[in-house]
Amino acid sequence: MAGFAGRLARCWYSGFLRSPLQVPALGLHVGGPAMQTSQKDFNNAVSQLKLLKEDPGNEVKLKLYALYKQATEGPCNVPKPGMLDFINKTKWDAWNALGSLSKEAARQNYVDLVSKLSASSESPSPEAPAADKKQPESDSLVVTSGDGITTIRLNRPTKKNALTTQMYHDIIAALQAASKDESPITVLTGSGDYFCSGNDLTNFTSLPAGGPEEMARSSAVLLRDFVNCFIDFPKPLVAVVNGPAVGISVTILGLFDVVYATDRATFHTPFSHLGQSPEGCSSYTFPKIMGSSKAAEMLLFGKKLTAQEACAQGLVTEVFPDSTFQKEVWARLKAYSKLPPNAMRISKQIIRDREKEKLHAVNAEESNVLRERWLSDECMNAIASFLSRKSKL
Ligand SMILES: CCCCC/C=C/C(=O)SCCNC(=O)CCNC(=O)[C@H](O)C(C)(C)COP(=O)(O)OP(=O)(O)OC[C@H]1O[C@@H](n2cnc3c(N)ncnc32)[C@H](O)[C@@H]1OP(=O)(O)O
Repeated sequence: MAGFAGRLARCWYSGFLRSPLQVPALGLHVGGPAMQTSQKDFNNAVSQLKLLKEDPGNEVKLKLYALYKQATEGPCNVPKPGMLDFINKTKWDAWNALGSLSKEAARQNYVDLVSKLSASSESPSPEAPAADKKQPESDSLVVTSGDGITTIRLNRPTKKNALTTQMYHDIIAALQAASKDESPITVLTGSGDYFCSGNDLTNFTSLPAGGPEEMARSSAVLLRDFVNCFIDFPKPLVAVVNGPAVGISVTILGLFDVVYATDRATFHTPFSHLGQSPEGCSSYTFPKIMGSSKAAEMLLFGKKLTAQEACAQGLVTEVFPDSTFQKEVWARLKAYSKLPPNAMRISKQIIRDREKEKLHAVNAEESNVLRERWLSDECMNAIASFLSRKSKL
């Protein structure tokens, strides 16, 4: 795993797994023979955890961390980390939530959990779709070309195609390449049941050396560069919305030429819930597309639209039944890709050029406002809450 995604994974692993795996289980007060057995089981479980074939996910790792601390040190006895220290605060919350659970009970729970994980990693669930298992996390973006269409596919189905920092960079590179390639049409779509769940909220957990301010500054630059690519994209750009869309994956739709959606799709911009503010030029495009009060209901109050509602309000071009979505949409796009490419480009240019300057100004302003928002208590609390699994949209 490379780049930011790699750093992030290391950050979570070092946060949640280093203690249970690498710190020797010292300091346990071993009493009678029954407790010695428990101590031995616990040590075995600590070793067994290293052999797991699959990452158990952050929620489980957090549980393991808390139980390990409780089993080895007893009830949480360290000061609560500051609000900006997301990872340590989340870990502290998990440990503290165990209250006065005895060390023995914590050891037992830890052993039970590891043994459950070991059993399930040996016999994979027969219901799990084979395709999910084949998809390595590092292939988070897949770009293919054929039949006159370049397709940029978000490919993190297990995370609902949430956008990592690396993916923003990869999408920018893919759009730049697609703007110069042979295909007359470019498509953005997703793998699995979601189109995209928006910004990966764990992007905010790996603080750079410059602290939260540097994190906010660099994220604002990345956001501006990312959205600029959609503003400037010179060819027909089509979104094939294969499922629910959240956050930035909804706002950028206002910059696409055509948006096709399955009837399973929903469109959700929960910026206020997250202590954030609109991006992707949506503060300008949404009121223009759907009128100011419908836009306000989405952007201020986070109203989630069905595909039909989004179509009625002009954000979506056409909705298809999920059962025939892929077949109908790709057949139509293949036919469109045979139209004269220069005529399509020039028509797009006439439409877009009138707006370009305005869109760039809006993008710059939205990115600056978000830079401030990301440092606000409202935003920090919302992200910490999602990361500690206290809230979901
Ligand atoms: C630098 C540019 C910044 C641009 C600014 C952009 C802003 C935005 O995009 S704001 C929107 C941010 N997105 C969210 O707040 C969505 C958060 N996710 C959810 O609320 C839910 O996951 C869901 C409603 C999208 C799906 O719920 P459900 O069907 O119950 O599935 P799970 O929650 O179990 O999700 C499976 C798996 O995926 C992880 N995940 C999903 N979305 C995100 C995300 N946005 N960020 C990080 N991780 C996400 C989720 O945590 C689960 O992971 P595991 O627990 O490890 O299995």
